[in-house]
Amino acid sequence: MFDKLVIFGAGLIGGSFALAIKHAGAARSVVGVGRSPEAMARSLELGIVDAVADSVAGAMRGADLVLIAAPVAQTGRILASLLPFLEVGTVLTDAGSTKSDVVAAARAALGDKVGQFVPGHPIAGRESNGPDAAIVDLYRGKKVVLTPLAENATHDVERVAAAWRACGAVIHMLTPREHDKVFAAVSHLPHLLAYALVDDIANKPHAGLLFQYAASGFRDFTRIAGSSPEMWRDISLANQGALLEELDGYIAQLNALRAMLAQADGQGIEAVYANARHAREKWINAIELAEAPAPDSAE
Ligand SMILES: NC(=O)C1=CN([C@@H]2O[C@H](COP(=O)(O)OP(=O)(O)OC[C@H]3O[C@@H](n4cnc5c(N)ncnc54)[C@H](O)[C@@H]3O)[C@@H](O)[C@H]2O)C=CC1
Ligand SMILES: O=C(O)C(=O)Cc1ccc(O)cc1
Repeated sequence: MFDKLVIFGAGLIGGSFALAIKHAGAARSVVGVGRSPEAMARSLELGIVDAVADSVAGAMRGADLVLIAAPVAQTGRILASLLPFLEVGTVLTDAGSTKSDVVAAARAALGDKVGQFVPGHPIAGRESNGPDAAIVDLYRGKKVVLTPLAENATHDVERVAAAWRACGAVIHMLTPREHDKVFAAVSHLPHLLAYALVDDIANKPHAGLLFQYAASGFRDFTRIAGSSPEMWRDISLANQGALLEELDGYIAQLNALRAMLAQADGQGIEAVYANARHAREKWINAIELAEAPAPDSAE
């Protein structure tokens, strides 16, 4: 499918994409471009990339598909660095968790070549990062949201979609604005809350005692606070407006619950908890289980 795939940022997301594409036999060679020489050496050692580029010019020569999988604030500078070497037939895409900022950065960096950039976001990941966290089946049965631009050629959007399908993913389409509103609510806010709770506890004078007795509920609730602080700083700032709106809504919910607690309003508290449990069960049955990964046909 692709002769040469280039990955800027071969960590968890870029590395898993490279492994899955290779596993599907969909790329002849994968070349990595990175910020950290150690991470690049490691991704070569792990067989994620076949070669580490010694220049952006060399990486871009004859590239069919370029995936940018670095923290979202890096997108503009990466696109600006590759623009002088961008060939007509190369399709660019990204894996960033936010889309309006990425699209704005792409327009600013690429100008009239922005049509070659098809924005994307795999809805799959984990709290560990770096090349050692990359796994071949990260995207199997998972969604990838594409937020195509009016300037994109249909066949370029289809090439990006086909690459993700080769990794086992299911393609969805949203506008960048819709995307950022949705993920502010169900991804960016939960990460902010998890970081806030662990930070709050860590700063208490008796933190040691608290952590000693924290059990699996605390572990589940805070798993995502083990994620990369740089990546989540960038996401929080990139989606500032939508995230502030969701945060305000959540603060209002907390205040309502606080008032019920202060008034010992057991009925009110139970109604909130019961509604939440019901909604969560419905979500798991209707969406999570219905989209359970299909068996790997290549195995
Ligand atoms: N971690 C997750 O669960 C998910 C992350 N994403 C998005 O994917 C992107 C990558 O995230 P991860 O793979 O988790 O991070 P990661 O930390 O595992 O990998 C990012 C890699 O990018 C490299 N990098 C940083 N700046 C660079 C630059 N200017 N040029 C080239 N390489 C550069 C880093 O050295 C690192 O190896 C982020 O934009 C994130 O928002 C999307 C879906 C899920
Ligand atoms: O660790 C988890 O469960 C995640 O929530 C992974 C994740 C992180 C960022 C994304 O943009 C999409 C998925």
